[in-house]
Amino acid sequence: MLIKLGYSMESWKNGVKTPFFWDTNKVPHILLSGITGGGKTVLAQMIVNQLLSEHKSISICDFKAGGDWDSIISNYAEYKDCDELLETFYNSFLETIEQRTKSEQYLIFDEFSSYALSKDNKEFKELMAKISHISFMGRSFGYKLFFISQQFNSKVLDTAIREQFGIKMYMGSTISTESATMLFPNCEIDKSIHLPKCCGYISMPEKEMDIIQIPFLNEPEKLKQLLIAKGLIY
Ligand SMILES: Nc1ncnc2c1ncn2[C@@H]1O[C@H](COP(=O)(O)OP(=O)(O)OP(=O)(O)O)[C@@H](O)[C@H]1O
Repeated sequence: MLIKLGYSMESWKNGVKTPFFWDTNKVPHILLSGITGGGKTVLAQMIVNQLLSEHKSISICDFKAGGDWDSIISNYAEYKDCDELLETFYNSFLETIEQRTKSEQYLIFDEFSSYALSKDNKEFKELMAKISHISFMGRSFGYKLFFISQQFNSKVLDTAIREQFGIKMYMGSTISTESATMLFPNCEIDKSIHLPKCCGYISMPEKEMDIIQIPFLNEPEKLKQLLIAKGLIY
């Protein structure tokens, strides 16, 4: 499926509006990071809106239980209940592998880093084994991961797993050196450039890192209502 993520900021300025697409068949996994208030949730909801329009099978985990994702679909869990939903998603993945079939399934996980860091050593290793398994083999079996967090440092996702996430985004202007190194290694970010609201950085396979601009919504709170309405007929 082709999902519109936003537009090249440069092209928008020039009135051409070149879109960035997430081609989920080619790039199964995506990381969305950024500062508080940078627009991660609004962008993630725009993405989920497109998935719901196409009746894709999705599961949503929201570790912070902030009310951004509840009441939309039944495959939803928050805080500690994320364990069970993740387990269900993983078991379905294992079954698909066993049957050597393909099934298009999306796991949207908000505040993944806080969730991972809430685990003790043993649980953390088990969690990483599952995430690693899905991230490496998900492409062949249709399983896609869309992880959202303010930060993805090396403690949370090691380099090998992070590299499986073909699209990496950072919403907001102020990016720490650590985040820049983790998400955009080998790219120079000029931190003296202040990005306007609704903008951020994006890296995609075989493309230079670029600046992305998300459409500004006059009433962003209505987007969740739209998701709830679409979720009802899901
Ligand atoms: N594209 C947009 N159009 C209109 N308003 C936006 C947009 N993006 C962000 N905003 C505004 O900024 C606020 C913060 O955005 P959002 O909740 O998406 O940030 P966030 O990165 O998820 O923050 P946090 O990490 O604190 O959850 C929103 O409530 C909304 O009012």
